Parts: sequence; structure tokens; C-alpha cells
Amino acid sequence: SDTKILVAYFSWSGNSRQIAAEIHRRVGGDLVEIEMESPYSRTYNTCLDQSLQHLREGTHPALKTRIPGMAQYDVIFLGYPTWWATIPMPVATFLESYDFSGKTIAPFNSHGGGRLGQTVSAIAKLCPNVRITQALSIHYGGGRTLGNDIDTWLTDIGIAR
Ligand SMILES: Cc1cc2nc3c(=O)[nH]c(=O)nc-3n(C[C@H](O)[C@H](O)[C@H](O)COP(=O)(O)O)c2cc1C
Repeated sequence: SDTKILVAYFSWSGNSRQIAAEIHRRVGGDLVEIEMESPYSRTYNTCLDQSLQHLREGTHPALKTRIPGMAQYDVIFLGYPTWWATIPMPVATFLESYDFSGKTIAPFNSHGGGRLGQTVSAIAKLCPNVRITQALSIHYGGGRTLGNDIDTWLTDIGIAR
């Protein structure tokens, strides 16, 4: 089809990155990592502190990633870990950096037990004129069923190839 696809993801410990790669392998299009200008610490406890502070202050940290051609995309697969039951604040920066009006966002997520949390409503709040598909929620890296889970989801949302 003529549908132009972007797979964009934020990942701190690699799970969302791995899921993004599996989705990209199936749907094609462009693959982009959402990277911060000043990344969160690689030390777990420091990352917890920094990310919670951003959440509490409502700080949407600056990104290194720029996507000048965003207008061309019809469907944006958006991947992220559940952090503090919502989206990581760099994902909020990403969502407010572009006009997604009329586009489709297909959220996918890695979590440690809290599943999607409030992440989908956070996306909807930042992008009011967007169609948001059913989201895919994966426990950590997803294990051996990851490929099947992705295939089922892509079929459900009507983007299987
Ligand atoms: C700062 C931080 C906050 C987190 N908050 C949650 C949470 O609220 N609920 C949850 O299920 N998992 C939480 N986790 C666990 C991550 O969602 C989980 O490890 C996920 O697989 C990480 O994805 P990534 O490897 O793409 O970064 C948190 C992890 C971090 C580092």
C-alpha cells in the first residue's frame, strides 16, 4: 500500500528497542530512536530519581532526535516503557514536537507488571486529533511469544502485511 510508516521508540534498558526492531521487521518504513539531548543516567536508581523529578515538575526534556519529514507519515508506531504508570517524559516531548493531526498512532509498550498504565490516555491528551489504535503491551522483552503477539496485534489493528 501507499501507507508511510514510522516506527519511533524510546528505550532505557533495551526492551522497547527490541520490540521496535521486531515490529519494524514486519511493517517496514523508517525506524527512529527517540534520544534525549541529556540522557537519563545509566545507573538505575539515578534514572528513577531523574525521571520522577521530570514527571513531578512536568518537565519535557529536550531531544536530540529530530524528524523533519514527519508530515509524510500516515502511521506512527510509538514504543516506550511504562514509567511511573505513564509515558517517559521524553516521549511527551516527542508528541508535542510535531503535528500528528489526521495521523494514526499505534502504541506499543514494555512494562514490569503495570501493563499500559495511563500511557494511552497521556498520548491522547497530548495528541487530540489523532486516531490511536489498540495498544500492544509486552512484559519486559516478551520472551518466546513476542513474534506471535506482534503478529496478532498487527492483524487486530489492520496493519498486517
Ligand atoms: C524510571 C522507571 C520507572 C518504571 N516504572 C514502571 C511502572 O510504573 N510500571 C511498570 O510496570 N514498570 C515500570 N518500570 C519497568 C519498565 O517498564 C520495564 O523494565 C521495561 O521493560 C523497560 O523498557 P526499556 O528496556 O525499553 O527501557 C520502570 C522502569 C524505570 C527505569
